[in-house]
Amino acid sequence: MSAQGNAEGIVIAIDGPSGSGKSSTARGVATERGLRYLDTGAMYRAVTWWMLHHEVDVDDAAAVAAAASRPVVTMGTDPTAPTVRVDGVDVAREIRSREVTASVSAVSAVPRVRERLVALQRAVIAEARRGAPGIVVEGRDITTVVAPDAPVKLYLTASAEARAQRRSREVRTTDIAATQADLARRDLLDSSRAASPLTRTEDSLELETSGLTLDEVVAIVVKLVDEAAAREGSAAL
Ligand SMILES: Nc1ncnc2c1ncn2[C@@H]1O[C@H](COP(=O)(O)OP(=O)(O)OP(=O)(O)O)[C@@H](O)[C@H]1O
Ligand SMILES: Nc1ccn([C@H]2C[C@H](O)[C@@H](COP(=O)(O)O)O2)c(=O)n1
Repeated sequence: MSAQGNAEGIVIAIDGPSGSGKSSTARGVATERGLRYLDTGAMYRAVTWWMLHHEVDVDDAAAVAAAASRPVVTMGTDPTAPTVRVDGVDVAREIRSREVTASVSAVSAVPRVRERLVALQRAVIAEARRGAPGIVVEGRDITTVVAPDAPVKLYLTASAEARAQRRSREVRTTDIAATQADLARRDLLDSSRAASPLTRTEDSLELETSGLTLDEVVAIVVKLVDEAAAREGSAAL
């Protein structure tokens, strides 16, 4: 129980383009402040993996919609060891494959998929707010659709070059141009789709991180979280 009695946990909503640092920042902040962590991109990847695994044509929106209620996605929200399971199978590694990455934008553009996952994300958030000081949630529609009333709403960005450099380092490729092209392709699809496109709301704080280290970004966000928690009377951090 917090010093504020029955106060609910805080929600920190983070959106931004691919490779802007959402996952690393969200995990770092959640770890520092004892919050839960939810990677919603991993959920769309998990459903995409399931569709591919069950030979659903991911370019056929009607076929994806018809199968959308079948995969059972379960997320573990410990920021030091997050997990993602589909139908009880740990797919943490599989969802990062080239094949899943190439198809995830098509699957996540299907409204039926989004309805299901947004409902699940809200349930995870509600649970975290009851049982913990709160949760950091990151994705593409967290500030706009999933948790528009969150007291901390951030839009993380970095230049296309910085994002490509970072992602190339992560996946150990020297073909930075190809990485940049892949990020640009996904950003275009994710921000131009009809259903919940990636957009920055007016009340989100934009944090341009190209010239900042990850530790510096985490420190900035932790400060914002502490200020919001004090303002909101949220459960003690
Ligand atoms: N401020 C930073 N400075 C340097 N590297 C960073 C910074 N933030 C993140 N990174 C690195 O950039 C890479 C991409 O970061 P991350 O996966 O967190 O981005 P993301 O926005 O969640 O990407 P995606 O949307 O594709 O999942 C990782 O290797 C991460 O360690
Ligand atoms: N809230 C979300 C989160 C993710 N997506 C889609 C769009 C992304 O290209 C894909 C994978 O996300 P990533 O692992 O790169 O963060 O999932 C979405 O539509 N909404």
